[in-house]
Amino acid sequence: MDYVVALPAAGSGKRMGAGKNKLFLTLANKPILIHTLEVFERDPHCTGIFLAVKQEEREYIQSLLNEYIITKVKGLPNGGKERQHSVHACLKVMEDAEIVLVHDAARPFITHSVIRRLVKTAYEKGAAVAGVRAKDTMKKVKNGIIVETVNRDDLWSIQTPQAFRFELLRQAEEDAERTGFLGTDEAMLVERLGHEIHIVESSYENIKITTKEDLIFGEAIIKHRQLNNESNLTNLMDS
Ligand SMILES: Nc1ccn([C@@H]2O[C@H](COP(=O)(O)OP(=O)(O)OP(=O)(O)O)[C@@H](O)[C@H]2O)c(=O)n1
Ligand SMILES: C[C@](O)(CO)[C@H](O)COP(=O)(O)O
Repeated sequence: MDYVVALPAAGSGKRMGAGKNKLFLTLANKPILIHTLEVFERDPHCTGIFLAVKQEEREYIQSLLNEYIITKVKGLPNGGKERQHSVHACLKVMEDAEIVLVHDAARPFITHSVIRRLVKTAYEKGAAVAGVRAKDTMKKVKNGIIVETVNRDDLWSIQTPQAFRFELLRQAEEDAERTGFLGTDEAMLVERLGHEIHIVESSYENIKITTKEDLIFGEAIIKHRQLNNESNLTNLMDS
């Protein structure tokens, strides 16, 4: 099942404090942005990538796309002040597609298997988001005092990708823009329309690179995956 993807990449990485867009930092000697782009470049079901960028970073990003031979980028619109505006900019330049995925460029460890399940669910039900079950004990706190322990069984940490029928997301985005509503993910915009959104269980490895420690986790995930690949190859050769 085919899809197009909107990748917001126009953030400033304030919490990373690197003094530049965190997506240009490297993991295993490759820019984070390229790790993410390669997932979609290598997925035969992805028919187009729409990347929201900062005007002043466009030239550098274009040079990275050439260097790493990323061929599926069909639009490089200017991003906006907030993440939601950057996603909206992608939708505006997007060709009609049945299914659109929105994915943070800052989540380089997403897998084809999770993408596949999201796209299938969005085809069948209209809207699906990646998430993982909350692992910690969750409490509601006001003014530094615990007011309630929340039942963890009902709580999920929501990630991207988030997959939608194109028309549904466009309607939700337009409604949010018209009313000045700002959400931290696309699901919030679709929830406002009263549409059901399905959860696809993802992986704890699908982290968003946000603060400095995430670079350590990121390097560890890459090493772990490399070791796994090597042992899978050894198993294949042994069998
Ligand atoms: N105006 C914005 C803000 C964010 N993003 C993108 O949205 C994703 C998730 O945002 P976040 O992790 O918050 O990135 P930053 O905004 O860069 O980080 P910070 O909030 O720490 O400044 C990132 O891929 C980021 O580049 C964007 O395209 N446009
Ligand atoms: C969309 C998102 O990745 C879901 O977890 C997240 O809300 C975006 O994070 P931000 O830091 O609020 O931009």
